[in-house]
Amino acid sequence: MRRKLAAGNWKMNGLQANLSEVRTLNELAKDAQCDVLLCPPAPLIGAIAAEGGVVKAGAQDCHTAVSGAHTGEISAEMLADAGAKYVILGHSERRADMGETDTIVRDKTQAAWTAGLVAIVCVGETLDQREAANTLDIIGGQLAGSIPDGASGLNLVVAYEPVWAIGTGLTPTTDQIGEVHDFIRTRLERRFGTGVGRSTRILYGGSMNPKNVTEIAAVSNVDGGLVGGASLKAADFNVIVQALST
Ligand SMILES: O=C(CO)COP(=O)(O)O
Repeated sequence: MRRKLAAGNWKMNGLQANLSEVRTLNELAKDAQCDVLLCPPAPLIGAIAAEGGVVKAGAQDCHTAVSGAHTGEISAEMLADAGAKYVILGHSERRADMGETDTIVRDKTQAAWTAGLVAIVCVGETLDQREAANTLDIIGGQLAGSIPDGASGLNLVVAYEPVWAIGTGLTPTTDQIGEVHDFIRTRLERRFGTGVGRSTRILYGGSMNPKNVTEIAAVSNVDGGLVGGASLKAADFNVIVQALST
C-alpha cells in the first residue's frame, strides 16, 4: 500500500514571515496519515527543516554537479545538507522558462539520488498536445527521457502536471487523470519491474484545491498531489492533507 504524499510547491513565493504558515500547518496536520512536504524557495529550506514536525522540507531544483564553478547554482548535496528530503525536478515552468530538456532532468535526478534525495519528476502535456491526441506519447517520452536507470520505488515520485491545468483553475476530468496515471504506472512497471513500479508514488498536480481534492484522490493510481497556489495557506493545504489521509 503506497502512503499518499501531499506536496506543496511554493514556487517563487515565501519570505521568513511565511514560516508562521509552516508552524500552523505542523500543528493542524500533526496527526496526518499521509506524508506532508513543502518545497519553498531555497532560502527557506533550512528554516522549514529546522521546524521539525510532520512537515518535511523539499527543494524546487538542483544542479547536476556536486560542486564547482557554477555561480548562482545549488547542488543536491547542499539541499540535503540544509535538511531537504525531496527535490522537484523538470517542472514545466523550468522546462519552459529555463529550457530544461529531458536529458537535463535525468542528470539532475541522478544527482538528487546520489545526494540521498527523493526526486519528484514532473511530466505533463500542453493543451495543444492534448488536443492533438498526443498526451500519452508526450508523457511516455518524458518518462523515458527524464528518469535514469536505478529507480528503487522509494527514491522516485512522478508528478503528472498537465501544463494547461497549472494555475488556471482548470482540471482534467477524473477519467483523463486516471488514464494518464494508469499509463504512468504501466510504464514504470514495464521499465523498472513490478515491485518498483507498484511502489513508486504518482502525484496529480494542476489546480488541485480543497474543493476538488477528494474527487481527484479517489482516482486510480493517484497517490497524492503536487499543489501550487493552495499550498501557500496552511488552512487550505491542511484540507488537502486531511483528504489524502483517508
Ligand atoms: O505547478 C503546480 C505544482 O507544481 C500546480 O500549481 P497550481 O496548484 O497553482 O495549479
